[in-house]
Amino acid sequence: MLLTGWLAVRLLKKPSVPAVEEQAVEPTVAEQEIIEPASAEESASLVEADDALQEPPVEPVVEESKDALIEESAPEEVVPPSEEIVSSPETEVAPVEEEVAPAITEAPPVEEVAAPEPEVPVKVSLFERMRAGLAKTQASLVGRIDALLSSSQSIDEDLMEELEEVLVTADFGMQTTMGLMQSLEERISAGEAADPQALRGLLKDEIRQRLRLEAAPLDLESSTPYVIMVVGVNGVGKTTTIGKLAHQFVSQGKTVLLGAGDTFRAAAAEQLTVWGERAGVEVIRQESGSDPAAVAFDAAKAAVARKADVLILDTAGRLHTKVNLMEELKKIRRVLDREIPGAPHETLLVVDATTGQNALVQARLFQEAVEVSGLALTKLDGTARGGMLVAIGNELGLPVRYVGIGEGMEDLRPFDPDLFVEALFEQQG
Ligand SMILES: Nc1nc2c(ncn2[C@@H]2O[C@H](COP(=O)(O)OP(=O)(O)OP(=O)(O)O)[C@@H](O)[C@H]2O)c(=O)[nH]1
Repeated sequence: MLLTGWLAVRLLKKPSVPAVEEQAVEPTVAEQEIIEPASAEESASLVEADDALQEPPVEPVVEESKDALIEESAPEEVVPPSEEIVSSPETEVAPVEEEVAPAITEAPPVEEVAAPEPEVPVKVSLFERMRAGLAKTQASLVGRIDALLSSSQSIDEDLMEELEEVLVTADFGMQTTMGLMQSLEERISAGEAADPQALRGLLKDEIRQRLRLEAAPLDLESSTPYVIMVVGVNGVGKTTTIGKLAHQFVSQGKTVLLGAGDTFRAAAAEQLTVWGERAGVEVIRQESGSDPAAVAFDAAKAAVARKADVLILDTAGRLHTKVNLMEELKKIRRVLDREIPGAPHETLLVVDATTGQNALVQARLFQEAVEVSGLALTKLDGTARGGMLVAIGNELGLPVRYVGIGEGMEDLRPFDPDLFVEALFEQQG
């Protein structure tokens, strides 16, 4: 048995992710005020009618344990300190204030709107684009694997342990690494790898197989309008992803509408509008602070009236820290479903690949709060830990719909496992 002590020790040391407790929340006065007429009377009254259907309220709880969990694993990028950090003594002694105060783990809101850089159209093949986006992961993962295999004389315990370590440090995660190692061992035992070099092909094949299970493109034709609700923590690239998606769908000849459902942060709707203009699509928005469910209602009505093919709805990004905002998201879903039966057809969770395993933790929390149906993994170009792409879909059982490999309009790609693996394992010339 090649999978030995090292892995067993790593497994024992693996930090457990606390289960998220089922918690409900009593709508605060502030929340109820937000729900009141936002702009159009019709939308507000219909949205209010929805509130009446909600379950009886119970005590609100701020989920500090989750926040602590999220903060434990810091992203590679340095986030400036926020004045709204949960550990501030004021926050702890004044939970009521905290209820209406914004958020906890994100960087301070940036009010000025950074207009996207105009993109110089350069014809680059998909493969080249993907390869460039994966350069860091390739160097750290495949570069190390190649060095390891070429310096090994035979397939032995040491080699397998080192291989395992490379996978873990590239953020494949313990569960996925263990699965990969087990499959490799079975194939070695079956005589499929005579020497260390042959392991490269086997590993590539195993990764590809796992990624194929995770790939499932959106079926936009399954409904008109097809509604995509986009969720995720602030700063992960939600707005950028929505802009890129809009651009992509428009270039496929689709009519697209955007809904500015992040009414919490003043600049969010502005930022979305900039992307909307850039992609040439209309943005449905209301004033800052209005009820996001009312925006969802307006956007759904507009999408039906304009016979749009796709409606993409942005949402606020603090859902993992605030139970009331999770409730808000559920309410948006109900409103969408009432206006367009079956909507949202996709609840797309955007996660930032540079946050490594923290992205996995975030995804689990969102998954427990709302019915996430797919993932968009951004900033793969900014990390050497691209193995988490394999881990996240594998461990969550969620399909990876899109990968972000840069800041340009074209740098969000529908996830193609074959292209991904080929680009990753491309031999350096
Ligand atoms: N390198 C790289 N940067 C990206 C990618 N996707 C998004 N970004 C950048 O990430 C930053 C944050 O993106 P936003 O779209 O503003 O993030 P958000 O989640 O909408 O954040 P809020 O607007 O604060 O809610 C921006 O500077 C984007 O250009 C990607 O795939 N690669």
